[in-house]
Amino acid sequence: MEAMLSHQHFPSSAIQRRLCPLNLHNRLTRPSSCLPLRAQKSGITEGSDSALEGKVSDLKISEQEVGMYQNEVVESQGIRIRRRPPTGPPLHYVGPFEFRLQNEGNTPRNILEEIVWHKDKEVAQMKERKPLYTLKKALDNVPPAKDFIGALRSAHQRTGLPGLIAEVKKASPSRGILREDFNPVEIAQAYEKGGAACLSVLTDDKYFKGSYENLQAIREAGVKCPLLLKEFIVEAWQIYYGRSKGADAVLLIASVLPDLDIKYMIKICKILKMATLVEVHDEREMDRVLAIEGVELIGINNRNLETFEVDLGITKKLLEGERGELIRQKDILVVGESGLFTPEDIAFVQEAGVKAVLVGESLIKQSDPGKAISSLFGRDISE
Ligand SMILES: O=P(O)(O)OC[C@@H](O)[C@@H](O)c1c[nH]c2ccccc12
Repeated sequence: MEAMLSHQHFPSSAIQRRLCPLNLHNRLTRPSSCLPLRAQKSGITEGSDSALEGKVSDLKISEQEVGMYQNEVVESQGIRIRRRPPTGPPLHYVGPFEFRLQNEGNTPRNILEEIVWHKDKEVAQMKERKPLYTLKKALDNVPPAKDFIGALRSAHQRTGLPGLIAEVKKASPSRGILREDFNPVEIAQAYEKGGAACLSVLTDDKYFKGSYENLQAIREAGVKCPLLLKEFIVEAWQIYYGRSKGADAVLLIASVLPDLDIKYMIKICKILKMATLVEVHDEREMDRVLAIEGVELIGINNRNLETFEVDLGITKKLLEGERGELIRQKDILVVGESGLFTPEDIAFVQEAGVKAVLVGESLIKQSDPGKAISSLFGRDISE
């Protein structure tokens, strides 16, 4: 065990909170404060201008309390990805003393956790430069969102094959640089010509070499396909920002976001007329997401974002039996994501029940990413 860095008398209110998390929960769920914590921290209250002006919650919950509460929620939902401790390593409570252990809890355990922790810091900085009320003004000048789900459904009806979301991605942590001569607008136009129903645009810079500028440039170049904001969403602010750059849909990752955040973000997207693609990777995440009202589009990621392992069998497994039945009853459109390279792969996930696919690597690596679509599907799907 590492050396104890500090020990001091433990404040009695903190003991109470520790022993009785419900007290904290009750405080957080009073009517005036029923928003998810991250929303409260960003000062957003639905439909209220004062909130959009970025007012800080009157609850005055300390960062540390927020961290404690979040981690309890996250644990109860089986979410393995922890959020970055706002004040360094988490405290450990032993008797009446407070212990701070070095090197425990303050380093990410896997790549997804690392990305999310970095994202937390990045968003905090971006938000300072562009507070929500300025984004709200920018939204007045953005053309309305395009119908992402409608485009996928009609492509599926037209071709009898899964509707294609083609991904504009320069690099990834698992594969490194995928394409050196990367011109996002040309790639997007080639995808559209090749028959893509929608496009997915990576905006993360550090790990995927993407940008919001790419998204905006594609939108402004006259591409008609609806655009997915492919980002690690940790706060509602990012959704508004993405919309201001022309995004029509956003990705919400169930292994990162607690249910309450997903629900709240879906509501925001509905207000902004955007679609949400809620991504899952295992049964538990699928069951959580199926219990959330208003989910219309679910992505099954065949790639484990913690280990990078890819297995198309994940899509099949998550669509079998009662889950598949419920998905049909609810008329949810399912997207098979990652690791699709051949017409056989497409047939495999279609057989499993998907009506759309999300493909990056196998298209972006080809010299003509538009023509690559015909090879992937085994025929021309452009008309
Ligand atoms: O390049 P691939 O294996 O075809 O995968 C595309 C897409 O599914 C993948 O980029 C992806 C799916 N979910 C994500 C979440 C974050 C970043 C990336 C992703």
